[in-house]
Amino acid sequence: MLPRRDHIARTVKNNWLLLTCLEERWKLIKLDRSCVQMIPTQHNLDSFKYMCQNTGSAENSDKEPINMIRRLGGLAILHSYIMKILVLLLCSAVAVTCGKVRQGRKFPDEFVFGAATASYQIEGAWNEDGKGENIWDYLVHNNPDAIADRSTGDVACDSYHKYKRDVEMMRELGIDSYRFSISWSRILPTGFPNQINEAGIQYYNNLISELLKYNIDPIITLYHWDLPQALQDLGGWLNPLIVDWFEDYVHVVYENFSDRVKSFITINEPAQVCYEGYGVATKAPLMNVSGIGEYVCARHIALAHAKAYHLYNDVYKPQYGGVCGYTFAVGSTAPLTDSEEDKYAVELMVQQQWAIYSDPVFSKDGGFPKDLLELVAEKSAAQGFPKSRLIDFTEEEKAYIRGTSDFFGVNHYSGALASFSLYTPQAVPSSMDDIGVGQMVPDDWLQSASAWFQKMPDSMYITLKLIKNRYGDIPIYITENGWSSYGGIDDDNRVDYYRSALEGVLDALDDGINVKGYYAWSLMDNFEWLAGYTECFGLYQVDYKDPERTRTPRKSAFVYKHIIKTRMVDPDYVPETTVMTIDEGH
Ligand SMILES: C[C@H]1O[C@@H](Oc2ccc([N+](=O)[O-])cc2)[C@H](O)[C@@H](O)[C@H]1O
Repeated sequence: MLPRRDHIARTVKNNWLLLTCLEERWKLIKLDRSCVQMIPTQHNLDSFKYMCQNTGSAENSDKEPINMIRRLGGLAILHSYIMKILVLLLCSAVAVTCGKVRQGRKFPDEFVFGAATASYQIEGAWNEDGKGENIWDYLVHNNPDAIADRSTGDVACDSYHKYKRDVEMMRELGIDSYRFSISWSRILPTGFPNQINEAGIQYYNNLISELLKYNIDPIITLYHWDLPQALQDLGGWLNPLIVDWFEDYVHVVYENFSDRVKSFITINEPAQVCYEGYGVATKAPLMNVSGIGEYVCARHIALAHAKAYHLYNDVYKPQYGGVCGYTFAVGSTAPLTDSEEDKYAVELMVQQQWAIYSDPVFSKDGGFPKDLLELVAEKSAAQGFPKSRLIDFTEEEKAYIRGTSDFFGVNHYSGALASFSLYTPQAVPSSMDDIGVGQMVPDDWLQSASAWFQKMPDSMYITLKLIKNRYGDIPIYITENGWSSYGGIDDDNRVDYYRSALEGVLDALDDGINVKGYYAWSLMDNFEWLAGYTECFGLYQVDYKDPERTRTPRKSAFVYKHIIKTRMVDPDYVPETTVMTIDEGH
């Protein structure tokens, strides 16, 4: 018999190690998998339980730790001081052993370490050398109050001129790969290929050459939110023709760069494009067509992605090799309580937040998530819409979209606890109203500089597990992960965040989850969308007051470099210098 559930609360209060030993099925997994990787607290219990219930491997085959835990559980219940001491000694021995195992864990040789940026956030040169206007240029110039500090990306980090320094920073860090995005309107000023801006093509050629010169593998994001304004004037992602416009654009990119670039990501975070751009209006083009716009966009973006994938797969892959994938923002949603309702609330939240975009590509049957389809259809009918606001793909479209990604790209930052009981009235119609779920974040999750971002314990591991549980054994790249601060060089919270996240990746690797690489967000501070320059995500600090945009490495840069070099996460490593150098071979 396993220890009773009511031991959890008592032992949490008394001793986390004892709790680890006493916990039920999922806790056995923790011990077996990586000893005491996931240290339980009262606030993350629900996440742990959720993980357990989703693993399907809760009945651990390793009898030894189970027996040990049962014995310890029994001893604790006796409340004998002697027994307690024995238990503590035993558990300490386990912890020491486990500690050794943890510290000894290494990332595989082929695991890719990188850093990521995006064109509008770093390039600047917004109207130089023939670049056309995009929706972020338009937004910051026409609606300055929408940006927290009324700033713009007109100059940003000036990477258009300072890309050699950027590559030098990558060499200092020792990263294997750099993820950057192409500015659509820099190479196609009108959005269409009737006019190709050779200066724009040259800029990316220069950057790619500089990367390759130092054996840094380029990975191109084809679309990171900076749609040409001329296409937005025609409806942007709400116009079904965007599927062809996108294909025409990526054709130019593939044609110019795929001889040297072997990895492409079609779209960065479709949810942020659709839900935030056309639903709740928190990203350009700030169009609030809640409950309708995001669903229209969701159809078009899946088809556009699939078309871009097919073009690469059919024409360029046979010639050059390489891979083409799709990146999603995935938060680690866990149930507020253990109830079946809250577990279902999590599933609906997952469907609304990211599976609506990823299921069409990665699920067995393709198409939008079934529950969401039903809920939107019911709500639409009740609201007097003659048809559902979310129309599933035809069978032909489903087949066209399904399987169109060589990997699952995940941008992960944080998470929340979900419940129907937390639902608060939303706009009607809206996708949040459609699912009727709300979420909360416990007070003791560390708050970052970004309102939306708190440090959820073990969120990286939970997220990777969510993806594996949903889609099976697919290759996963963590295409963004990082912490936001208000600035400063001694960024201890960022250091802690990176270490925890990368420990989570090691946990996932131990579990057999197929994680292939990790890209820190971000190489340097940059223009953080509506937050302007008020939030800093960089391994390098950028001095925006300095016309040179001097970049200075933060403590986290030294720690990340050490992780890459040793391929291990050493919690005790303290950088001895503040001067960055380039190691031999970089
Ligand atoms: C900081 C980076 O955020 C990325 O986008 C998001 C936005 C929101 C969430 N979320 O979980 O709520 C995750 C990722 C974006 O791709 C990048 O450009 C940065 O801004």
